[in-house]
Amino acid sequence: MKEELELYFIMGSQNCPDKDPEDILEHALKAGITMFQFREKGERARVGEAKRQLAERLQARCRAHRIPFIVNDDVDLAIAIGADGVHVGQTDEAMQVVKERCPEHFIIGVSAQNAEEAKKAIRDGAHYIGVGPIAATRTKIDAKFPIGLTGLREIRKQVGDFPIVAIGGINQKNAEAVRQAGADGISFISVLTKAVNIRQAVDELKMGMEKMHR
Ligand SMILES: Cc1ncc(COP(=O)(O)OP(=O)(O)O)c(N)n1
Ligand SMILES: Cc1nc(C(=O)O)sc1CCOP(=O)(O)O
Ligand SMILES: [Mg+2]
Repeated sequence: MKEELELYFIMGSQNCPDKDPEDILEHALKAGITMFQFREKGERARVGEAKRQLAERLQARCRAHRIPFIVNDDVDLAIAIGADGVHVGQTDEAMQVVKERCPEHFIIGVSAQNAEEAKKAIRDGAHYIGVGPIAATRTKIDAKFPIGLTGLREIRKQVGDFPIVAIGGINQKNAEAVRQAGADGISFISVLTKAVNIRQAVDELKMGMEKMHR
């Protein structure tokens, strides 16, 4: 699980209104992302059949590169298209229901902003926790106040060796510090959807992750 979390790219069409999401994902996959989350959500997001069709196109790209395809929030969609997993937050579908409904092999990710939420997610059977926001972000309008590296370190201390991916305001400048503070992986949206050169951006993020000697 930890290897898959290393470079975890998240995207929906609302994150790249002037670009083709399939094209961005293909570049990101070729550059070496290790996991992908389909997060089609917000004002300009696709819904219904258009959302499902986009999900299936992006899923096919991930399959071709043997990269896990995770669906954000929408457990029905994840099950319907045979995704590799789902990611749910504190106010999304309850973990007990998610566990009951999803196939055994599903990867289940849960968001946590503090050690209590993290420990509960682990007790409930999460496979990884998404910890954040680490820094300020403009990508998620309802993001909470950043927990910083201090918040991340505290959660790491409390959850032992459990897989953590950090999220929120992560970029080439802070990736190394985030890794040092205890994240097994980093997840990111705008650093790739807004990148002029996706390969270069992924290379730089990867370098930050590899510098680490914990
Ligand atoms: C890897 C990862 N971590 C956290 C989140 C945030 O989930 P949530 O709090 O449910 O917010 P939304 O993304 O649904 O707006 C995530 N998506 N992925
Ligand atoms: C989807 C999401 N979840 C967050 C959380 O804190 O739970 S922050 C966030 C947005 C991450 O986008 P960017 O990499 O552009 O900052
Ligand atoms: Mg959610």
